[in-house]
Amino acid sequence: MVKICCIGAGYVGGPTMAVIAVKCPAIEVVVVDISKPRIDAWNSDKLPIYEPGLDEVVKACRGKNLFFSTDVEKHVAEADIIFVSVNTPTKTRGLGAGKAADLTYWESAARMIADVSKSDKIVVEKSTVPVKTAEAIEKILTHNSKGINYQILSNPEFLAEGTAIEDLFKPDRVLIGGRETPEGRKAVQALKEVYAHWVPEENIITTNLWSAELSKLAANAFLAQRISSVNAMSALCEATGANVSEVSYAIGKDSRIGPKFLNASVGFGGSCFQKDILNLVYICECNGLPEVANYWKQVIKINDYQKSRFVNRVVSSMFNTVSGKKVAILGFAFKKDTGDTRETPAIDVCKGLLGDKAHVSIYDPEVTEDQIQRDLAMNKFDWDHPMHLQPASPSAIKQELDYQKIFDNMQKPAFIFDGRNVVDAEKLRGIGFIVYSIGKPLDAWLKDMPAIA
Ligand SMILES: NC(=O)c1ccc[n+]([C@@H]2O[C@H](COP(=O)([O-])OP(=O)(O)OC[C@H]3O[C@@H](n4cnc5c(N)ncnc54)[C@H](O)[C@@H]3O)[C@@H](O)[C@H]2O)c1
Ligand SMILES: O=c1ccn([C@@H]2O[C@H](COP(=O)(O)OP(=O)(O)O[C@H]3O[C@H](CO)[C@@H](O)[C@H](O)[C@H]3O)[C@@H](O)[C@H]2O)c(=O)[nH]1
Repeated sequence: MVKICCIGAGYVGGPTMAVIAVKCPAIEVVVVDISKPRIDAWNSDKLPIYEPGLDEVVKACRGKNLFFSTDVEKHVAEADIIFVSVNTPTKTRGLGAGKAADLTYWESAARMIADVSKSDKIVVEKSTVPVKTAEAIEKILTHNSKGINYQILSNPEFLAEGTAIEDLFKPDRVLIGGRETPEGRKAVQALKEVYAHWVPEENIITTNLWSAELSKLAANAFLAQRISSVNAMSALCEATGANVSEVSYAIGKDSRIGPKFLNASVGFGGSCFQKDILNLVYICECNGLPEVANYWKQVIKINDYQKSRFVNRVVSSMFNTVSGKKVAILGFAFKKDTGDTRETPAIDVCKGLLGDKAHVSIYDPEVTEDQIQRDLAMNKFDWDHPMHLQPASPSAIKQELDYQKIFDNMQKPAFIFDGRNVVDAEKLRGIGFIVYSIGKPLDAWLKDMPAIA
């Protein structure tokens, strides 16, 4: 029986391994983590993360061929294939602080593999890492190898949170990079066989190591760049009376552009886009490519601009001050169908409003109050280190909002600011609200307010 061990039981390690286990009953999969509360939660009825469909997949194979354990060394020693899916956050201090990926957790995992291994291993980079990381990992492993043969593969993960199970069941592609040697090709083939249990062969792409590592950063940079492009257009739409949804639809009909990832928003969030672009920028700078670095930096700049533009719009609409005003924030996670708050634009919006002394009440059915308090107290980039445990799986409370009742109870004029273009603006205007929708023609009230900073 092939044995797989995954180091890191997070948003990637947990769902990815659960899907491998459910699709490959003949493979034993053990997910290990240094965080005992996380492993306890994976072994309980209340999983540590919320993902539609995840409970069912875990229940179908946990205790059969899927296990969660804190006994990291034992399971690493026994495994044939080791996935490393630990955090690779942005460095908070030292060389490259605020940009470079912090490989502390990766390095300590690699050293531990070298310490405990007694048989040949395939080590798979599942975490998103800077291009050329495999070379560093190879050095750590081979310098401590005791005659053991290690093959390093890059197998970046492309799942999006909120649709992780769907994405894992039907990935657009699986990417495997390896050394172009006979041993390297054999290792690539072994991992390919795991995925071939459910992914059509033509969707499994194999490349050299560096192409695979770089493709992950490139994919996130391209996706985020689309959002920043449409968000930049949303500002121009508001200034001109164009409607960003109509513009997105019209340009997305061009098959060369395509319709996805063109929704204007208050800005992209999540643990990946900003971190990976900053990492890309740093790599470009280190390779003497300042023009390329500056090009990608702009994607983050527009995202920051969009978040502050939203806050400025709220404040300027309400007579240039929200001091003492009660503002309800509906939704705090970085997107729907997740409880993950890492880099959520809601943090910037709330901090912006709190900075102007607003009284902010925040509600998200998937996020605990405790988590929100911690997020608003935390420094930039501190959120993605293992000490910071993510919220427990929430009780999925569903609520229907009665906007008429809300309106009746509000001070007038009553405002709604929609950072996701999800409300029915016309209906709400019918009730009497002044509604701001990103990138849409402005209400007369908003037009008359001073230009946003
Ligand atoms: N979240 C996503 O949607 C997503 C998607 C694709 C790729 N990625 C990448 O995957 C990696 C993991 O992301 P995540 O969101 O799952 O992070 P996460 O914080 O949810 O999980 C990482 C886990 O690794 C554990 N860990 C850290 N060091 C360890 C060690 N030495 N030994 C054992 N366990 C250790 C932590 O305790 C934590 O539980 C990152 O590189 C990220 O960029 C994330
Ligand atoms: O048209 C869009 C699409 C997304 N977003 C926002 O962009 C952010 C990221 O969304 P999404 O990409 O769906 O979720 P992630 O879980 O961050 O997934 C991204 O990051 C992962 C981690 O690297 C990759 O694996 C995925 O392929 C990549 O989509 C969220 O705040 C969304 O609200 C928009 O504002 N407009």
